[in-house]
Amino acid sequence: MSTLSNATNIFWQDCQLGKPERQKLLNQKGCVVWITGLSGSGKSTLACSLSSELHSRGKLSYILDGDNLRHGLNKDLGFKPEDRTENIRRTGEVAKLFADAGLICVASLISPYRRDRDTCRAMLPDANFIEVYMNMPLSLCEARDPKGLYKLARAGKIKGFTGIDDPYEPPLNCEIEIKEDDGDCPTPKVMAGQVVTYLEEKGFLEC
Ligand SMILES: Nc1ncnc2c1ncn2[C@@H]1O[C@H](COP(=O)(O)OS(=O)(=O)O)[C@@H](OP(=O)(O)O)[C@H]1O
Ligand SMILES: Nc1ncnc2c1ncn2[C@@H]1O[C@H](COP(=O)(O)OP(=O)(O)O)[C@@H](O)[C@H]1O
Repeated sequence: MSTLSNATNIFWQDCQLGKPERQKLLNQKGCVVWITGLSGSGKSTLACSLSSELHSRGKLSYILDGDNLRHGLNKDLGFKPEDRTENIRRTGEVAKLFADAGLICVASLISPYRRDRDTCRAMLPDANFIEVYMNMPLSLCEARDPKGLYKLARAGKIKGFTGIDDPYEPPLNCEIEIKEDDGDCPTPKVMAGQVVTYLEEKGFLEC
C-alpha cells in the first residue's frame, strides 16, 4: 500500500497484525460515522448518545468533535473556507486511523462543504464511511443557540457563520438522515437508535 506525499524516500511499513485481527478482538468492524449539520443541529448530542448506546452493548467507539479538536490538533485553524477544508481533511485522516484500529469512530463536525466530506469518504472503503445528516431547520438551530453564536452572527459580531453568511451544502447521498417528525425533533435516544439499527443491519456490530 502506498500514499501520495510531498516528501520523498518514504516507504509504507506493514505489520502482520492488522485490522482483521483487531476487529476480531473487539468483535466489531471499524468504521467512521460522520455527523454533519448546522451549529446547534444536535451533532454532539447524537455523538454522545450514540457512543453511550454502543458502550452499553460492549462496542468501542471514540468521538472526534469539531469543537474539541479545535482546542488541540486543529487549534491553528479558523473558519475561512481553506481552514475548514484543512480541519475536515485532518479529522478525516484521524478518523481513518481510528477505524483502522477497529473502533467505531464518531466524527461530529459542521463539515459544511460537500467536497470536503467526499474527500473523507474517499479515504475509506466506501461502506465504512457512514454519513449522517442532521437535517434540522435553521430556525430550530437558531432558536436553540446554546452558545449565543447565532445571536452574535446576526448582530454582525461574528463573520462567516455557517447558515447565516457562510454556506452549508447538504449531502446528496448520505446513508442516514435525522429529521423532524411531524414538527418534533426525535429524542437523543431515538436518534442514536436510528444509527445503531443501521450499524447492526450492515454487520458493523459483529465480526
Ligand atoms: N464562523 C463559524 N461558523 C461555524 N461555527 C463556528 C464559527 N465560529 C465558531 N464556531 C463554533 O465552532 C464549531 C464548529 O467547528 P467545526 O470544526 O465543526 O466547523 S467546520 O466543520 O470546520 O466548519 C461550532 O460548534 P457546533 O455548534 O458544535 O457546531 C461553533 O461553536
Ligand atoms: N434531539 C434533541 N432534542 C432536544 N434537544 C436537543 C436535541 N439534540 C440537541 N439538542 C439541544 O440542542 C442544543 C444543540 O445541540 P448540540 O448537540 O450541541 O448541537 P451541535 O453539536 O450540532 O452544535 C443543545 O442545547 C442540545 O441539548
